Amino acid sequence: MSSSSSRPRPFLVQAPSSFTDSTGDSFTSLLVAANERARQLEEEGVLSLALPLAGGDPMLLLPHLEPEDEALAPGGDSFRFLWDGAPGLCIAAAGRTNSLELSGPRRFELAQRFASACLSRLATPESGPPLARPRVLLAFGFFEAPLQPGPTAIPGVQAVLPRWQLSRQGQHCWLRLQRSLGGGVTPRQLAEELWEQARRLERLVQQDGLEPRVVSRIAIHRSSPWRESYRSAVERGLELVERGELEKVVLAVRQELQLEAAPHPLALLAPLRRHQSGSCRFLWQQARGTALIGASPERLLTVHQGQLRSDALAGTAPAGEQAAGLLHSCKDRHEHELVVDTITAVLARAGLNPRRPRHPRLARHGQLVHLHTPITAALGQHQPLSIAAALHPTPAVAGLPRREAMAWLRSLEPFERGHYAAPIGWIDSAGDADLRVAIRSGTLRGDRLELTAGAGLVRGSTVERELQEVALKLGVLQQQLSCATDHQAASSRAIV
Ligand SMILES: C=C(O[C@H]1C=CC=C(C(=O)O)[C@@H]1O)C(=O)O
Repeated sequence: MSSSSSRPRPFLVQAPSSFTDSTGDSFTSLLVAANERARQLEEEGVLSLALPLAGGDPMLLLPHLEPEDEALAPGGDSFRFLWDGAPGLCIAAAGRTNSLELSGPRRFELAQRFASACLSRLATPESGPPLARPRVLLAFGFFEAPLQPGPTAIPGVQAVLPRWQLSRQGQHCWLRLQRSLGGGVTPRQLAEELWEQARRLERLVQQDGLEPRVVSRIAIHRSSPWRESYRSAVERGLELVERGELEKVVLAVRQELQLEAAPHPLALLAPLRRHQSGSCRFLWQQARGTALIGASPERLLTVHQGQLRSDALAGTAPAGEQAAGLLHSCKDRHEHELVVDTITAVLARAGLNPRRPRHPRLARHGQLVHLHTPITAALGQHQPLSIAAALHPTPAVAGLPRREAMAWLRSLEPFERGHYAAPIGWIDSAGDADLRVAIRSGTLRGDRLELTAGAGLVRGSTVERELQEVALKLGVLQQQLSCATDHQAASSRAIV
């Protein structure tokens, strides 16, 4: 594609063949392309238009994609998504054009079908730069269905084709709008809406009117006790391991924090970009006031140009001198190898040819260090979500044998896992995908924050060490989310 200017051209599903850079001509081209594409669509199809933006940070622009007052208006949509892999890909999305929500054993297959159907009707995979491709956003539940139905129950899967998608990688930034045509919505309206939004966001960026959300320490008024109930669950889990009933089980704990005020979820996420730079930060918000947030160090799978990568991550130590000891700890190496072997076996059973380095490396994520082995394979003809279905949950978050371990989780953990340790991510129109494991995460419900963390038990684990590991993980989460107990908050204010 040749261009007289270094600014990327606006593109639709098929970019117009001639294009100049002046503002008027750009809009005209957008409109021509919108009309052309609309003619090819079925009557009530979804039109997907995209434009390059001069710049902008998706994390800062997310609240401006669909201003909150509009989201709350009748017919408004409060869906919000953030995927912050900076310095890699960042995506902000708002509103739903198509969505799917279901539970049951076929959830991965049906989510794949939904994504393929939505995306194939929008665009040919070759069109536009990869960064700008339309994506279906996905959040799974840990279990295929919640135990108790109810308004806060997390279904087996939620999949969303968003109305607005803003994506950025390096210096390149694209804004996409997708809406159903018909019912009075015309291609011209869409082109105008996208054009105006792009100019509005650019003005916001240029006027420097975007501030990172202020992150002052948020005091914790109360935190729920967890140690005693976790101790007895771990004792029970270790008995199962010692008896040989389970080879591994990853038991989690949930801590509920009552905060001094209801923070904005982005205010909690912003510091994680600094503290957890090697992770992928995420937000999944279905309704105002409730949001899943986290910084995942663990990739269930990434598919990029037909190459698949999955991360085995298990074995934990605090950053510092102890960390190197992980490589020599038989218990941690065993705990880790079970994950590597299982992922490798699952991929091989699916007919792939997985490769892995012989020895794990150390991966530092904030104050925690883990044993890490990347596993890669060519994806072949497989669909990303069929492989995800086979991989989830790995023994890094459930246990072995998988089915028995999962049954024990339901009886030993006195809470619903919901999104904790489940896949979250996206799939795009070319079949690239990224699904992270939603650990190092929490759910914000107004002024209550529920944190969940777990640790793997294998033969050789001790109750005290597992309690310490989980306390460390919870403490790091609190610290990174800028939460402090009243006592800590008072002293940090005094220092300021
Ligand atoms: C299940 C969690 O971590 C997993 C990932 C890395 C290390 C782990 C461990 O050492 O137990 C866990 O397998 C969690 O943090 O909630």
